[in-house]
Amino acid sequence: MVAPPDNDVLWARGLHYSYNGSPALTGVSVGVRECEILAVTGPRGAGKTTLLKCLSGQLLADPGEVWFNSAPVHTLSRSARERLRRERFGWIDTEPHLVPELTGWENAALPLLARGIGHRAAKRTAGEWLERLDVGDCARKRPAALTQAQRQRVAIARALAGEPTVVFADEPTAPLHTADRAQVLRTLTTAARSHQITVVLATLDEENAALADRTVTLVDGRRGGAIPAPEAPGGEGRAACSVSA
Ligand SMILES: Nc1ncnc2c1ncn2[C@@H]1O[C@H](COP(=O)(O)OP(=O)(O)OP(=O)(O)O)[C@@H](O)[C@H]1O
Repeated sequence: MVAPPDNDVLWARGLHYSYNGSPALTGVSVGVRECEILAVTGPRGAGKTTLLKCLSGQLLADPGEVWFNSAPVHTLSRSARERLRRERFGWIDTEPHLVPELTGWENAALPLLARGIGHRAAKRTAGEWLERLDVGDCARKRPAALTQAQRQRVAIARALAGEPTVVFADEPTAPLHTADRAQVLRTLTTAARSHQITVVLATLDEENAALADRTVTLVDGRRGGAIPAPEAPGGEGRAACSVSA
């Protein structure tokens, strides 16, 4: 096995994945650098979600290799992959999928509580993340009392609260009104940059991709070209990250 480059936090080679014999990925290779925001674009059905699931260890490519911090993920047992996801990765889905019976802070604290962090510390950390994401006033409210944009911000707080190494965001702003989209995504990227969290963002939206450092395009389960994204307005960018690619 050839080891991945040192500055790639995630590295995948030759990923193939099929659903019941229908290919979704056919030989995708990609490196994700430490602290970067990588956009994965491509038309509907191109394989974006499947790629994120393979990179995050939810799906096992067959064949294909995924490495995290220079250690192989594809050879780990199911329980070791689950632990990796719980401890080092965050996931933001297209829909917020909050637990309806829990308040905003309880939802945001779930990854911390799952890791055995004490109730008081988990509540404090979750509350800080809700404040950072401009939904501090949602801490005591249940999801039914929140707008969709507020719910998605709580879901983003949940993904970031455990300060994961990598957050995977699968079209996180798709269900939001146009006015909320850029704002929610900018909040996510700003928070990730300030905490040195790498983001892999699947998106159909070119405006979203413009907030990334780099874009890779999938077409029919294969890589298209890779282009550097233009510098985001407002001073965001690689300079904000302590580790260079
Ligand atoms: N659970 C599944 N069962 C069967 N086929 C699937 C499943 N999930 C995805 N596919 C198929 O695999 C291919 C890639 O799907 P995937 O969701 O990864 O693409 P995508 O680029 O994320 O699409 P979208 O932008 O619509 O979310 C598509 O042809 C899709 O229909």
